[in-house]
Amino acid sequence: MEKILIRGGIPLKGKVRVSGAKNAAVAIMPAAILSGGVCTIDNLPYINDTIIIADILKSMGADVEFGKDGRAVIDAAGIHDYSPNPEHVQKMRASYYLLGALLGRFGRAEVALPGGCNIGARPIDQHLKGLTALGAKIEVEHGMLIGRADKLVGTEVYLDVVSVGATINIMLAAVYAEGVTTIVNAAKEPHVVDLASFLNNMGAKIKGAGTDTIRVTGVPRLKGCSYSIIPDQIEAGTWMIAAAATGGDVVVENIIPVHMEAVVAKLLEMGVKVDEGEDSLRVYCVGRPRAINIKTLPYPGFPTDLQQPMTVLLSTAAGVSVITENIFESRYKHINEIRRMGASIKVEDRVAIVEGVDQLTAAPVTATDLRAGAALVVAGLMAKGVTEIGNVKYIDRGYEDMVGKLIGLGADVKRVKG
Ligand SMILES: CC(=O)N[C@H]1[C@@H](OP(=O)(O)OP(=O)(O)OC[C@H]2O[C@@H](n3ccc(=O)[nH]c3=O)[C@H](O)[C@@H]2O)O[C@H](CO)[C@@H](O)[C@@H]1O
Ligand SMILES: C=C(OP(=O)(O)O)C(=O)O
Repeated sequence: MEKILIRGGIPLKGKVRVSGAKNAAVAIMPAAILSGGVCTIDNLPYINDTIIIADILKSMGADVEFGKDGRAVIDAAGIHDYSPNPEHVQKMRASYYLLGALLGRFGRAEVALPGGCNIGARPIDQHLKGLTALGAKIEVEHGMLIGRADKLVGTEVYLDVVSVGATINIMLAAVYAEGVTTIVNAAKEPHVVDLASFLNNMGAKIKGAGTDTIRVTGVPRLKGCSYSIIPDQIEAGTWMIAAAATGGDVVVENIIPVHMEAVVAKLLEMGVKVDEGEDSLRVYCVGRPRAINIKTLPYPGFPTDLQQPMTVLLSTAAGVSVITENIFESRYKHINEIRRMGASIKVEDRVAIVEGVDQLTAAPVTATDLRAGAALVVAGLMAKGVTEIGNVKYIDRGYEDMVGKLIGLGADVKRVKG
């Protein structure tokens, strides 16, 4: 098992290019199953989650070329297997999109219940409610979701909770359903919009993505297309937070500034400076950031995926910050680790009260999930001494070349065999 070693205390300086969005990529790659032609997808991050999806699609009979250049060419014509290997499927959350896509195209799917970050119970009742409303029958047997649909017919689906995954899964199944599917109380995240754009490029008729009501009018077939996915809002936010946390000066390139509004607003509130370019943001810091309060919310609110690195930044801000994690009930596992580095944080249920200390000090710590891993990298960059981060497999799930990009910004960091 590899580890990341970081000697902290060096302000990050320079430019960093953000990769394509993981959470768009992991929806768009399975969506290619719905196409009758060849899909060429660019700006894909070459990370463990996308590599696993490419392998799953191949094992089901698709022809897939995917490499470090960020391009995948997917021809799903040859898919003959509706039952992807459970071992692969359980390695990630987004494998549940195979259910919607396979039901949409073939009316059959046998997909293991998903894995993904252990940050709460993460039920999938809203996915099942939506797919069932469209006409699918789904049973859970021995840890597998067994789905059948003789015919899918559009209907209105009201989501009881705003769910990215359920919104995407219902869209995937609805593109071939007869008539109109309306998703009410839909998620508005940039990756939901990106998936809708990809499907529309293939000939789907989806309106309203990015609002809370999405309408999908079923079509008889989808063609192949060429598509470039959006930059990763969460990776961008991680670099912005790391720049502020180290008192650095970083230009974060290849971003869509409107996706970053919540993060920019909170950094400005802390006294961090942010200059906006056309597709970049410069983040720099003069003096110690001030404590602030954060509440995570569905987009356009502050993203839960950045709560963990933001907690680390606030651990040395001047004053007391209050963080409320509204999306996932167990997304504070990183706090035990940063307490080992001297952070002073009390957690009561979904609220973390962070009393800013002068400085973190290095310690051996372990990533418990993907964004906990990113948070510990930020902590290591801030801390006095050499921080050793274990379980880097979580970071590899979602960040492309994290260590290379850090070195490019002047950090003293390396990966070593554990
Ligand atoms: C692969 C991917 O895109 N992952 C993202 C996706 O996860 P994911 O799609 O799992 O998150 P959801 O938006 O579905 O979850 C939001 C909330 O709804 C609850 N819920 C969800 C579905 C359901 O059927 N029933 C239910 O109760 C969840 O437990 C959670 O409390 O959105 C999250 C919220 O922005 C992000 O943190 C994850 O990075
Ligand atoms: C929670 C995340 O991933 P997943 O939903 O794939 O577990 C994440 O990207 O922060």
